[in-house]
Amino acid sequence: MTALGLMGLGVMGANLARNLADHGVQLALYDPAAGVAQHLAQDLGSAGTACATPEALVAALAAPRTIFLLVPAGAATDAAIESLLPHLAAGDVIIDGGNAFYRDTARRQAACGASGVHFLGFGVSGGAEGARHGPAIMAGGDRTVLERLAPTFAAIAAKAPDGTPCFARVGDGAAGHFVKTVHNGIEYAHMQLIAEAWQLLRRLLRLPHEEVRDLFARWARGALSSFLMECAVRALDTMDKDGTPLIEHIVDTAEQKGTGQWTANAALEYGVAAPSLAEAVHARCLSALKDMRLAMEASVGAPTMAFAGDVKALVAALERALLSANITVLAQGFALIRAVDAEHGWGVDPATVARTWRGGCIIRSTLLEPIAEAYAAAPDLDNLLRDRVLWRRVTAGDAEWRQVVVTAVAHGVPVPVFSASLAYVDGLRTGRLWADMIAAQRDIFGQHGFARFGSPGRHHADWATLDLTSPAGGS
Ligand SMILES: NC(=O)C1=CN([C@@H]2O[C@H](COP(=O)(O)OP(=O)(O)OC[C@H]3O[C@@H](n4cnc5c(N)ncnc54)[C@H](OP(=O)(O)O)[C@@H]3O)[C@@H](O)[C@H]2O)C=CC1
Ligand SMILES: O=C(CO)[C@H](O)[C@H](O)COP(=O)(O)O
Repeated sequence: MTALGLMGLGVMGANLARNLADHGVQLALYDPAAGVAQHLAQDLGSAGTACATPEALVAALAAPRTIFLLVPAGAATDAAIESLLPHLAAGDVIIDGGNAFYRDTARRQAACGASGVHFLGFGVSGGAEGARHGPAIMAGGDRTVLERLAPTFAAIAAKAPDGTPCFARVGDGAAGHFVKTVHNGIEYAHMQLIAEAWQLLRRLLRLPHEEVRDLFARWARGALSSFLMECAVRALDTMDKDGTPLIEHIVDTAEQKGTGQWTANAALEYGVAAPSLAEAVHARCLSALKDMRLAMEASVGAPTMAFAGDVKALVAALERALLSANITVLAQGFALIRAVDAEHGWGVDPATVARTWRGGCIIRSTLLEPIAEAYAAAPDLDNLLRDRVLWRRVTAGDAEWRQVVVTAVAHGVPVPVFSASLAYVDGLRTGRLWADMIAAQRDIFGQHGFARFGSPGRHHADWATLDLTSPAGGS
């Protein structure tokens, strides 16, 4: 196996180092914090060598060198690259394993390329546990370089249920980091759906904690089986020191580091409808307004939340609705990947992405297998909801999904991702939407023109005038 330099030995770097060492990779280690590299090297025994400076890290490796960065995205990544570049030679490789913004990756590829240094962007998912025992890795960049490195990374990656490593070159250029960004956008929406279900079960239906815990555990073993569902069960299983559920002590504000927002920004920039992914970001922003929410509730009151309907029926509906909404979120994520890939020409194969997400990553679930099959059978599929198998699974819970959204809205419980996802599906399956009225208004106030059935080209109308001061309010 190739010897590797690891730079940035925090949560991800240290755990990946242990994983790599387990697979026989000799490591040179560097971290700016005093003692961190030495401490880890001691733990790794003969597999790790601590280096005091970036220059020493480079010197510890044989050419062509490969250095894997696990540092915070943004300025820290630029600083790490700048500290390495003067010591590297043509043919060396820098891999950025952080959650980088894909345009930064493209810029860094160009800058490193000027010195003949290859720069690869790896989307790494799985958190601390994944890094230690098997992450999913979405690699982007030069095919030849990646072919050389693939055995090492395939060895440390998670294995899908069929034993395939969850490591793949997903495309050229910045494809790896873009695919990871969308992975995180999907992660936000799937997490939000679970949180909305939790809110309905616990705070609308007022089910006891243990009952919700058992329900989530049952869901986690069935069609909703996913890593995030398992996380939710773990969250409900954990008690505080006083024996009460820890979740009841956690402040209801969700932080975010930016990848969800990048996903929503990309959807807006490229004109891709991804309302569930955007709403999940908005939901976190709204959650952060804790003081304002408390003040508003104190002054105007929270919506009434008493539920007098059939609890059992709503619980069953929620399970079906979660499955339908989860698939819809994935459909939006894949549509976004396809659209942005088409612009950049990275050559992303959606089936490969789906296969890579089957294990190790945060959004791994049993849904990825049928998605991979759908794209393998029809690589040009323009939307996953057009696959018959997936469409049947989405619409099997159609009535239940509506019941969940209607009930939530009627009781004043916000379910932004359940409702945005349903509106997306309803919009997609409606041949004639409301946009005729938008087109008319645009032409009236801005002479922007409109398309007309049966008559090609742009049209303008001699719109009616209006006198709202007249009793009839007409023209
Ligand atoms: N944590 C997670 O679950 C996941 C994180 N990621 C991504 O992986 C990357 C690393 O994350 P994580 O391990 O959690 O972050 P941590 O903050 O735990 O670790 C980052 C490490 O990088 C070091 N560092 C900072 N600047 C430099 C530099 N110029 N040169 C070398 N090392 C430097 C830091 O040192 P110091 O503390 O002294 O500044 C720190 O030890 C991030 O981009 C993150 O978004 C991806 C998937 C999952
Ligand atoms: O990349 C990840 C998982 O895939 C990281 O855990 C990331 O930090 C999650 O995003 P955020 O902090 O914004 O919730």
